[in-house]
Amino acid sequence: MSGPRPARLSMQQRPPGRAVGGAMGWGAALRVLADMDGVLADFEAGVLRAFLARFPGEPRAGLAGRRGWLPKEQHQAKIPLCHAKIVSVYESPGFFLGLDPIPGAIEAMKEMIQMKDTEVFICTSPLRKYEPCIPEKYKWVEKHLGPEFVDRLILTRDKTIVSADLLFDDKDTIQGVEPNPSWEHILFTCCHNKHLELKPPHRRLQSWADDWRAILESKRRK
Ligand SMILES: Cc1cn([C@H]2C[C@H](OP(=O)(O)O)[C@@H](CO)O2)c(=O)[nH]c1=O
Ligand SMILES: [Mg+2]
Repeated sequence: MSGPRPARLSMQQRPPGRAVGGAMGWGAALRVLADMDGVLADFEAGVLRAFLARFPGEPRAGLAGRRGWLPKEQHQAKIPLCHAKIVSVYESPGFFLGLDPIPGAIEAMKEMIQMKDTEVFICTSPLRKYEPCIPEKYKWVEKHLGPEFVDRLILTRDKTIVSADLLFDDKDTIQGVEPNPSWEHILFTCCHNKHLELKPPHRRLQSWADDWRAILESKRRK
């Protein structure tokens, strides 16, 4: 995140029906965005698994050796002809729906949505080739998290225009039309970003076993 965080709407400015009171008084609820691929759904393991099943014996970069967000770039750097095959894997029907949940993600989301004065949304970018990606993302959320979260699914190619306090996302650089997004980006550790050294004040969540609750609390105090 660069620059100061713009103020969110005060309770008085908010439309009726969004009021939160209770222990926090008439402050705004904490709004949390959780990215989907790499945070809730295991995209990287899914790519590798489907690639091996479809192209057995084909050379590829294993998860331990991954660097950089785009698997197609990494694998392509090693094996020039790999690119189209990787893309064909994640554009295939069933790929997004078949992804395994990241360990602890479902439990964390179900706990978070029950937290007092907390609004939780899933914020995910669809592929440019949006079918079957988009319907499968909805189905994945319904299957693993239930209908309550289907109502909380935001699909956008530009996450910078979504207003929130926190965004847990595995992509190291999130850019869009808004130069100063309202959220603090918490980098969710994934095989492709684990080697990056974050400079303060940038923060990481190592996994869902890490202290995500403390990160939420740290924002409430601000
Ligand atoms: C192409 C590609 C997509 N994705 C994910 C990110 C987006 O979902 P999300 O915003 O939920 O992380 C989605 C569309 O690009 O697929 C990767 O994680 N790695 C990739 O290399
Ligand atoms: Mg992601």
